[in-house]
Amino acid sequence: MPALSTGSGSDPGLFELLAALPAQLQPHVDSQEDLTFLWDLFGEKNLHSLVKIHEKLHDYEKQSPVPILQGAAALADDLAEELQNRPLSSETRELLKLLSKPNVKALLSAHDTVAQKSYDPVLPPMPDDIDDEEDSVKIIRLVKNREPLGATIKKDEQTGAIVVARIMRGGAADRSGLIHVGDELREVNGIPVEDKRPEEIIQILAQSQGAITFKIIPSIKEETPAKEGKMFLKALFDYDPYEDKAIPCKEAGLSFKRGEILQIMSQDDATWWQAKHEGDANPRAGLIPSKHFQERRLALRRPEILVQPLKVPNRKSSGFRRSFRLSRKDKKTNKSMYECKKSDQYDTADIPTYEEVTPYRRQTHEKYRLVVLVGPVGVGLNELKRKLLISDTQHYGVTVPHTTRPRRSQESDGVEYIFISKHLFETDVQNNKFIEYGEYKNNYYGTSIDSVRSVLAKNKVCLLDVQPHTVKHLRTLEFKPYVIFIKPPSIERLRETRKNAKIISSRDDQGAAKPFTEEDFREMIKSAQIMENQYGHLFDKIIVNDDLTVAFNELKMTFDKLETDTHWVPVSWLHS
Ligand SMILES: Nc1ncnc2c1ncn2[C@@H]1O[C@H](COP(=O)(O)OP(=O)(O)OP(=O)(O)O)[C@@H](O)[C@H]1O
Repeated sequence: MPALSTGSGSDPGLFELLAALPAQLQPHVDSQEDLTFLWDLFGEKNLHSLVKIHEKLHDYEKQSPVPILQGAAALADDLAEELQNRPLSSETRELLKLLSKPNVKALLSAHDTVAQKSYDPVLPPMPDDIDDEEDSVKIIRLVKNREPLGATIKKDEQTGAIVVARIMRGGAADRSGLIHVGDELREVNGIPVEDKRPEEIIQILAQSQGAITFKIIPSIKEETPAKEGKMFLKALFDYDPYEDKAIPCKEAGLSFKRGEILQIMSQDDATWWQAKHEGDANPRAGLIPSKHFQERRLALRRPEILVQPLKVPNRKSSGFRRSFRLSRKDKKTNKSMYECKKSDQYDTADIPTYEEVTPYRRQTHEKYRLVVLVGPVGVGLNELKRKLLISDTQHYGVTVPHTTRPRRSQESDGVEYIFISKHLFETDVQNNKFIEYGEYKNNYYGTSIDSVRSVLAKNKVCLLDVQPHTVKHLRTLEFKPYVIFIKPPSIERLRETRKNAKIISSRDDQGAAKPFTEEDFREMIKSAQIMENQYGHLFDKIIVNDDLTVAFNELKMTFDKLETDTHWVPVSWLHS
């Protein structure tokens, strides 16, 4: 259908256009009656006038006129007064008559209102004789669609009154701006609620559709202006409100998965915060347990975690990596003991709840982020690392480990190893210079923090594989580590893909490579599960090493994105 607006106020074609419309619509109209109606409608003079007015206004709007003055009515009054005191000519009389007409006065007043942009209605003044004791009742009408109201209620312990306990940020009640925390609820849709339990009232609300009328006594408490919405937290645990016995209202809860980013909308309540998923267009927030509350109940639920130090991995029992893979250039260096610092033990601060994060994108002049690879023994960390190194030797680098064993004739200091004395090694251990260290056949081996720095200083991406509990020590502003967990596929896929692969047997003191056994596969899967349960909150990315080429491509893509995309990192890395 052609548009009615012709763009020019006095377009002679307009009437023709309106007149032509019924004929154009004829093929779509079945009955003669309807057609006659259309003829009458489009031939109607008033319609033509309306369209003309619309066009005129449209043209006028395009000129964006601005008012010259905001007090035209007062000016007209002043003028009338001035004129009264002058000799009255016929023109003056006519002007005075015009200015005194109610419709002209109303027009000038409307002009002033628009010019001053003061559209709010003027409320009558408050009466002087208000009884302080009398409750001022507010009647609120909200039109409710399918979305929940976004408010929770409770019974005041002392007064027994039903009061609004919290307003969910961005929810229907919040957006209305009419209901506030502390407001006392008297009636819902004319039903008194004083003698009702909160659950019964929720039932009434849930069943109401369309307009709901509330009678409330507003709370006198001033609400503090909201400054929320600026804080982002990374969830370090999975949460399902329907499985949470403590949440005051399951429907109001927000479920989330470990690793997801939450935008915190309110921390007014010490136990239940309000949050939404980052980037979610829906403005309504949901309830999540506060950090403090979650920490407390996790501590109560898992006391064993707090008292038991993390066991030093023993391949036989847990399947954790036996070696910490220093240099595979020397296959015989298969260090059988793994040492960890006292601080590696699990401490109370480690209860994973939330971590405050902020977006970060690496600038071209900045050093590359340290890439930390973790995974169970034999999963293929070295294979993937090797492929990456070969793919671009200029771009990727690995650390050179320290050792106290004597240098062999074919080795050069600083290439296979950095050779140092036992005494110096022990001093360095004391001074926390090692990320990891171990002992094998009376010799120490270790990866120093400085060896990571030296790779990064060459403007290379440093690939480091460590025991998962070491990761937390690396999470610093300096290294901004990106942690990738390499996970084994199912046991069936392991059997298929590792048919011809070999692993350096932990049971063989000679460190000879042998085909994988069923036990190796089972241990690999079991230790991957333990790692994921215990350290999953530290992983930025999980890659399943099923088909080697697929896993390698995924790894490569992750690296490319890491260098160019924005990622969420702990705030402390940027603001400390
Ligand atoms: N996706 C894969 N498909 C088939 N074989 C694989 C795959 N990934 C790794 N392998 C093979 O599995 C064996 C063990 O891999 P690799 O040495 O990289 O494991 P690792 O995790 O570094 O082990 P370790 O803990 O003993 O250092 C190697 O022979 C390797 O080629």
